[in-house]
Amino acid sequence: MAEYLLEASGIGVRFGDFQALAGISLAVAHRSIHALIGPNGAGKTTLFNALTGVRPPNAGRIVFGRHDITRAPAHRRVRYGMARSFQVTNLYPALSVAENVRLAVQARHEREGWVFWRAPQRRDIADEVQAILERIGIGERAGARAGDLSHGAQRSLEIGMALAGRPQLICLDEPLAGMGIDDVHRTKELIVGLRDAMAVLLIEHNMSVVLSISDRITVMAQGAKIAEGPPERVRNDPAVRTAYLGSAA
Ligand SMILES: Nc1ncnc2c1ncn2[C@@H]1O[C@H](COP(=O)(O)OP(=O)(O)OP(=O)(O)O)[C@@H](O)[C@H]1O
Repeated sequence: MAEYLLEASGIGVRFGDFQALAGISLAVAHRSIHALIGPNGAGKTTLFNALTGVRPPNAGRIVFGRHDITRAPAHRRVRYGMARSFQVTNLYPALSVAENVRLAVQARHEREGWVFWRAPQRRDIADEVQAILERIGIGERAGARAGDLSHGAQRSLEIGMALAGRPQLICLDEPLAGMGIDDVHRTKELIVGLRDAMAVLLIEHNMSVVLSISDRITVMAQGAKIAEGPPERVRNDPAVRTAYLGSAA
């Protein structure tokens, strides 16, 4: 098995005359938590969009597992094992929590191709849905309308829907944004637990959580990578301090 699950090299993205990403490279190891941090406007979301196929890059190459996915549409990346949970909620609010997860589980079965002699039984799907709900800590809310869940529980449900695709890599865009302290703690534990089965790439502004859970951190500023390494190295990097102080000023 190659050391890295995802390898992006020389990624460039332009918006007209504006160079939002200037040849950035990123490698995410299997079963690791890799955080992408940087001041507002650094290009984190733009890089996420390039990696997940929302907006393919103008330059560079992205390899995921054995596949060159640089120009692959988003749905093919999903089939290869990449999942993304969006900053904007992406749920069916009028459906129940369990129904939301069931739709995501069924979508995976459809992608895998249903064949009649191994078509999943209703029971199998129900068991899988329940297992996901328990993993994300909202098993007791299975029958509730998704729209009635707290903000934190909705974010967990989004992660659950991404898990239904059985990804090898899950990309989380600010999973802790807008959460209270209890939800932050629960979601942090959930993310740490994901590493048993997959790699996690996350954009997150909550620095104490990022420093405590990440195996590796990539720091971006103005479309470029300014530092990278384990938390203790990044924390003490002078360029990182300058970038954050500069943006605060
Ligand atoms: N569609 C677009 N058209 C033009 N410029 C864009 C577009 N999307 C992003 N940008 C610009 O690209 C730069 C990087 O934006 P991006 O959203 O990737 O930053 P970010 O690091 O995710 O910031 P934040 O932490 O605030 O979410 C910004 O200067 C932004 O204004």
